[in-house]
Amino acid sequence: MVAPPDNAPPDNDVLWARSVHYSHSGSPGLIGVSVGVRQGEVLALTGPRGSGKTTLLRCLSGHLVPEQGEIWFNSVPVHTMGALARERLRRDRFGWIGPDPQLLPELKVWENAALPLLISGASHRSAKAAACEWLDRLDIGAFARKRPGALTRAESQRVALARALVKEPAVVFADEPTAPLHRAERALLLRTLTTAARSHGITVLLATHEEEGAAVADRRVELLDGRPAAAAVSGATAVNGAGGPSDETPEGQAACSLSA
Ligand SMILES: Nc1ncnc2c1ncn2[C@@H]1O[C@H](COP(=O)(O)OP(=O)(O)OP(=O)(O)O)[C@@H](O)[C@H]1O
Repeated sequence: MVAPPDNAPPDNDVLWARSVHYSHSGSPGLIGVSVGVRQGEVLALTGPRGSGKTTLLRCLSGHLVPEQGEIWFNSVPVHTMGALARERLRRDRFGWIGPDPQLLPELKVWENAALPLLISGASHRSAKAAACEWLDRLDIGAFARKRPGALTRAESQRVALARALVKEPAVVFADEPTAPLHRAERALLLRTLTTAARSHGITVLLATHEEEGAAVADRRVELLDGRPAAAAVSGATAVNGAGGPSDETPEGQAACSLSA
């Protein structure tokens, strides 16, 4: 049997990044960040505003190409992919929800939720069925035929969540999805997101600067000024056994750690 190369990512990390550097027009956004995420894990990326959470999500999801470092998805290198291949990867395997629902006002709620399927060429009937199923699961099925203008902010954000989940992606990237919501709504959206993801084996990367966001995660990693601040396993909620995700990378680092 041929041994894997020393620099190969661990088999059981759905996403794996090593020594990622990214700068925005010369000002550093990420400075040598490494992270591994297990399949089905809910990982919170925490840190104050401007610490690099969004930049890391955008690198991991293939929106941005790191200037240095590696990004792997299911053992496939993302950092060497061309723009079209990254776009296809995002469309086919990833979902995204940000702080703003960004619903199209002229479409009905179910059409907004079904958009990723419709764009991928799914039939109208199957896209509608899948979208309505997700809207029902997220307790907003009653709004399916309404326009986004008739919805509250919290309801709109649930539609955005349905849109992120409708293709049952491998990974959902959630960038401060509760930012526009009140406290009770925030807790509900986070619970909805994590319950839906766990029941479908979907990995979630949740960028948040709120403690309640980090509390629903299996594990959190913290950024500060674009660098890793700390890594922590949150209590007893680790999904992959008592110690949580803990495989060793070839360098002997814990695969779940965030390190420079
Ligand atoms: N498009 C951009 N152009 C220039 N600088 C940027 C850009 N996007 C982010 N930055 C800078 O990069 C750093 C990291 O920003 P990033 O948005 O990734 O942090 P964040 O932790 O997600 O913050 P927030 O919680 O405010 O979204 C910050 O200093 C920010 O000002």
